[in-house]
Amino acid sequence: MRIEVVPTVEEIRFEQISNHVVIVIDVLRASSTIVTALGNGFRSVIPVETIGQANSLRTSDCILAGERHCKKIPEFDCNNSPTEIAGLGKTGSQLILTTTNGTRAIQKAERATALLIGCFLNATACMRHALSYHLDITLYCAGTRSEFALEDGLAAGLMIAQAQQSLPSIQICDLGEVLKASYLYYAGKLSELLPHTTTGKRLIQHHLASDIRYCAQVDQYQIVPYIKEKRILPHLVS
Ligand SMILES: O=C(O)[C@H](CS(=O)(=O)O)OP(=O)(O)O
Repeated sequence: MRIEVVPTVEEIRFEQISNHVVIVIDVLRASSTIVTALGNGFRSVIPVETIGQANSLRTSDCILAGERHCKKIPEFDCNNSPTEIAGLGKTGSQLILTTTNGTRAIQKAERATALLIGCFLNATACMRHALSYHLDITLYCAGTRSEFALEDGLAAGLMIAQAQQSLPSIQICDLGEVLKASYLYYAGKLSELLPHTTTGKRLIQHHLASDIRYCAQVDQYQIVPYIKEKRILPHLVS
């Protein structure tokens, strides 16, 4: 078994999706929002690329969430904000979500054998579940606006460290080795580091520092979101 890391949304190749478990990592903030929604009672999340698609799916028991360049979409119920979603208390509802990078990565990887959603909040559960497929794993970092995002790379590094603990023989690509070393260097300092990343700085400009603090927490959830027929559903790892 082997783990490869894809650093941005554009760079994934077909052979990194086909017959692979793909974990989409978008720490700030799409992955963290999805994990939080499913961990707080939403029954599913539907990721869509456009605002029009989201509006066309609106029903009485759903919430529309999303952003463009960090800002809430005017007619939507809330931003792509895990802290806002956690506060809604919408048990049983469906979340329709469109974001700048994360939902695009999910669409691009939909042909994976298994497509999971990961971030710091569910890193251990996510890697444990990925390993259970006994397939090669692609850690697909969504990045930010076509660039690599450090927070996504560090979450990938954490997952690689955990995979090597469970399965020392697992092979890791060179980028993965660098990210694991970076994670081990920054472990315990994530909440200080994340506000200084490119996306972190942008979110602070939009007064969203509370989302950054929230997304820097490790292993708050045992939920692993997975895609089935274009919906994201929760798998609980025990
Ligand atoms: O608002 C977010 O969380 C980001 C915006 S940005 O384009 O990365 O600045 O979107 P996401 O799709 O969650 O990365």
